[in-house]
Amino acid sequence: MSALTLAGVSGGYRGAAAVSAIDLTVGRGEVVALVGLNGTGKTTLLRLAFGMVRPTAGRVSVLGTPVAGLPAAIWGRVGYLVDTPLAYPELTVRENLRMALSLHGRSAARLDQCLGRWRLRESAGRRLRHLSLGNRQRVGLAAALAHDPDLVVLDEPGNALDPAGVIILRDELRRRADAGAGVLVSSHHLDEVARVADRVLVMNAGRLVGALDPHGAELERAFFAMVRADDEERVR
Ligand SMILES: Nc1ncnc2c1ncn2[C@@H]1O[C@H](COP(=O)(O)OP(=O)(O)OP(=O)(O)O)[C@@H](O)[C@H]1O
Repeated sequence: MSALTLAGVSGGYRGAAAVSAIDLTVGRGEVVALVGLNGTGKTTLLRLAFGMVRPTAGRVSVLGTPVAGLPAAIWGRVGYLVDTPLAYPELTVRENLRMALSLHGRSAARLDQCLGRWRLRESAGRRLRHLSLGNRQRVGLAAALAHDPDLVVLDEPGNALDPAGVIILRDELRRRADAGAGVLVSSHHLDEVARVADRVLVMNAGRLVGALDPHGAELERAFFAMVRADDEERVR
């Protein structure tokens, strides 16, 4: 059973399809990265996966169950950060993480472990709104992953993180995948995704146009060649 499957999914905004005919499977135990230029539809694809934008065509299943009417028990096995983080500015870091755990039916016993993993112990008592952007992003990611989800979907998770945060993120994604979760992340940073992804999918003009070998040489060159070839194909 896959962690996430999109079959023939299209959708967008105000009747215009921002994303078309997406076939995508994220297996258990793998990290899949979605890369593409600004405005190519990465965020929209992730929104479509969870019904935040309603698909005009196609089917989505999450952990083997159709996403429409997904039972709470399955939602509880999903961790995502797309658009707004599951975090409140007026609460402290500790309170935010305790709430994220409790919303997913987990005890606060792992709160300390979570603060430690994300190196947030020193800021545990501070209100979120007083933290730097990068530390707020750490809290958002920690909240999304605190309950050890079986499906992880993150939009540009490396945004605003410092190099230490990027390393923690990478380790946490790998840890989830090694524990059998499926992980889907969008990113602009090819070198960053190459370090963590098992597969790199390229998006252009609202469609998936190919895959890159994350361990291949000249990833950047291969990426631009793929995008250019697709652009040329489309104007023909
Ligand atoms: N809320 C919205 N309402 C209308 N159009 C939108 C909305 N969000 C995105 N779009 C449009 O949909 C298209 C795809 O945008 P999307 O944000 O999915 O791209 P992206 O690949 O995530 O871009 P970026 O890398 O810049 O974050 C763009 O043309 C964008 O202008």
